[in-house]
Amino acid sequence: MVDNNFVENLDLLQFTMDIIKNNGPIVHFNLAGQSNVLLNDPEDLKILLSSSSNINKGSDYDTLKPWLNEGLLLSTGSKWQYRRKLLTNTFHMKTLAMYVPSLNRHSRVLVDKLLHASRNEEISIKEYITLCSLDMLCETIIGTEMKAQEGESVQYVNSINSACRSAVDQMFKFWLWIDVVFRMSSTGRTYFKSIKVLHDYTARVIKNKKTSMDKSKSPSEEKKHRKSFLDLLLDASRNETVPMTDQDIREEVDTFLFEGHDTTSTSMTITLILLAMHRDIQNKAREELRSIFGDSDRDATTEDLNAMKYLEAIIKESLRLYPSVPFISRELQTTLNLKNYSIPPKTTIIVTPYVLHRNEDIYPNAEEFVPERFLDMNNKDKFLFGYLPFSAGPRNCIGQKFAMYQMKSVISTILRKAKIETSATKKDIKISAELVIRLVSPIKLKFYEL
Ligand code: HEM
Repeated sequence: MVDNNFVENLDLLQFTMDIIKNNGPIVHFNLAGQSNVLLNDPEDLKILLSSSSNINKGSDYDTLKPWLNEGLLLSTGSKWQYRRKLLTNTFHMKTLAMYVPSLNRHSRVLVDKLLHASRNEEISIKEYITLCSLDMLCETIIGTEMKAQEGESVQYVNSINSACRSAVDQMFKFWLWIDVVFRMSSTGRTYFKSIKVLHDYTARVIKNKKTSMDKSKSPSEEKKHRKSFLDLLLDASRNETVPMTDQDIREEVDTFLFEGHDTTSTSMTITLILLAMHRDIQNKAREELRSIFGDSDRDATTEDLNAMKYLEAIIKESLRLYPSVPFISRELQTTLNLKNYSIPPKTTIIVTPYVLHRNEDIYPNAEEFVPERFLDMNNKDKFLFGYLPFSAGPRNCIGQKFAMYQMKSVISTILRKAKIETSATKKDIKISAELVIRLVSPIKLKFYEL
């Protein structure tokens, strides 16, 4: 009999790591009548993730369906293919460059908040970073000033937090897997109440956007404002033979806001913690920034962000040790022929980047924080399917370039203005697996103005 405490206290990442260590890189197990395979071999992962026929997500994602409906993360088949193409065209490099000034502005607000809050004591930074990330996303994705860092939009922020908590409850408490039980539970009721707030908000923004687009049709007027992802999506949809409905657009916007905010803020939080613990690496990153900006306080341009190679290596190494997305899964539609095994349809394949990224054959001294490994070009091929923070293949993360700009903007702005310290050490970093990974207990940092 599995009891509540066992489930709540189970360290899923360590548990998975131990199973793979003791049984090898392919492990089969049955759970609740479902056949599952843990896969941890880079060559086999290449076969799985490059497949264009096995792109369906596992049933663990079902929890998110009432919230994200059939947005890009959860859709499949021809719907996913069509949307992926449309959204890739909408979210390309030229668009991203347009967003840099807004990233700079929100990063500056964040540094001031961190310096102010940590004047007299070490502080936990996750909430500050999350609010900054939400402000950045809302402005760039939906073209709306959320002002979460200024204490506004409280209802939206609270709803996103409680929807995530309830989704995690359903995912990890097997008695809530029965839909009717979940719907009647208090966590289930909170979930549906929260996603109604989130849906109403997005629907309102889309309606207002459409009305203002209809009013200002002249190109000169359209050019005057910087276009958000939503503006571009509405433009693209108008040119399609069958334009997207408001519901279609809403599910994509909800998906981008959900996928974009917590993944990036978790990664930025952990990277800043690692930098506080490794002062030599922090100083080296600051030297790189000095070589780009000199003593100037000017904003970063897209070219500056592209030039931050050492900072990029730091972020990649932080995502190696602590990949924001703990599990990636696929439910097979066709037989998967791996190097030594054939896996039948209907099996769920589970990939754990956290475990894969600790393979000593690929990453010598895997537990150590060594950004330099990402500067060594000899490692490039080795890392391909052995490095999956953004997954890989046709269903990889569509937002990874945007995420990298966002993270570079925030971290470089902080490093240019402040020195970061902490009394915590590596052993204090304890992670649990939820929708994204979580620090089991917060790690406190202090920021000193330079
Ligand atoms: C550090 C930041 C991020 C990490 C680590 C990350 C990671 C991932 C991973 C692992 C997947 C694949 C999930 C799966 O197959 O189950 C994914 C998919 C996705 N991500 Fe990200 N992500 C990040 C930031 C973002 C941002 C900023 C956005 C958008 C603004 C975004 C939008 C998406 C979308 C829409 C998908 C679904 C793609 C598809 O199925 O075609 N992500 N992400």
